Amino acid sequence: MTIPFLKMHGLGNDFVVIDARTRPVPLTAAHARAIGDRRRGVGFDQLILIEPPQDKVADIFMRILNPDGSEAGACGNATRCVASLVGKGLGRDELVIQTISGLLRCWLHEDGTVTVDMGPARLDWQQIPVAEPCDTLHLPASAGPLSDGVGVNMGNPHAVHFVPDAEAVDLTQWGPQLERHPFFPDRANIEVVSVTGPASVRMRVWERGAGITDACGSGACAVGVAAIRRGLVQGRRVSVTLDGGVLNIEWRDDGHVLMTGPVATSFAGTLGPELLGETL
Ligand SMILES: N[C@@H](CCC[C@H](N)C(=O)O)C(=O)O
Repeated sequence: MTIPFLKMHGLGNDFVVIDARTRPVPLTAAHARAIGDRRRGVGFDQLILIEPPQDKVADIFMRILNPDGSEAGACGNATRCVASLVGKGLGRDELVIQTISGLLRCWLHEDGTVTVDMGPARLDWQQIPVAEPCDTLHLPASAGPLSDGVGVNMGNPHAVHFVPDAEAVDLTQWGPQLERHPFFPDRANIEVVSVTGPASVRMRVWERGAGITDACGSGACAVGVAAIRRGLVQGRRVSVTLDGGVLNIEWRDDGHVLMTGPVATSFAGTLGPELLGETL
C-alpha cells in the first residue's frame, strides 16, 4: 500500500497530513515513529490523519500523532492547516473539526490566515492534569531555571514559565526534564516566555513527544491565557512571537481561546512500504 500525503506547516511547525476520509489508514505508533524520523523517514512535528467525523455537527475528525508515537489531544497549527485544506476542498470558509478533545470551529479568511476556536482553557489541577491539588497559577514543579509555571490545558497539557529572557533558556536541557517530571502524569508541553510589550510576548517551546519546534499553536494559546491570568499583559488579546512567526491569541470572556495565524503547504509526497512495512 502507498499513501499520498501533503507536507504542511504553520509557522514552521510541520505536519505530514494524510486524507483518510475515503479509505481507512490504520497507522500505528510504530509507523508514526518511522515516518517521523527525519534521518530515515519524511520527518514531521506531528502526523495528522483526516478521518470521517464521529459527530454529526463536525465536518471531519482530526487525529494527531507525535513523532515519538504518542497521540495528542490538540494541535493548533495543524488545525489551521487542515481547516484551510478541507475548507477549500469543500468550498467553505467555516467548518468544524472534531478531535479527541472536542469540537473546534474554524474560519478561513481572505488573506489566507485561519482562526480556530480552540475551546475553553481548562485550568483546574485535575484538568491539566497534575499529580496533586495545587493552584495552577503557581505550579510547584521545577527544573533548573524553570519554576513557578502556570498550568493550562488546551486539549493538551501545558506548563508556561515566565522568564526574564526566553532566548537564554537551554530548552534542550530543561524541556525534557520538565516534560517528564512526575508532577505531570500525562507529561506536558513546556513553554518559556518573556513579556515584550503591553500585549505581546516572546515564546519558545519544548513540545511533548516532539522536542523543540518552531511554533506550537496550542502552546501560544496557553501562553496567552497564562499571561492574562498573571496580569502580565493588558486586555484579553496577546500577540505571541514564536521562532517561526506570530500568532494572535484572544481569550474570550466565555473562556474560549481564539487563535489566528498563517498556513502553508510545502510539497506532496507518497509513503511506501519502506516506511509502512508490508502489513498496511
Ligand atoms: N504543535 C502543536 C502541538 C502538538 C501536540 C503536542 N506535542 C502534545 O503532545 O500535546 C500545536 O500547534 O498545538
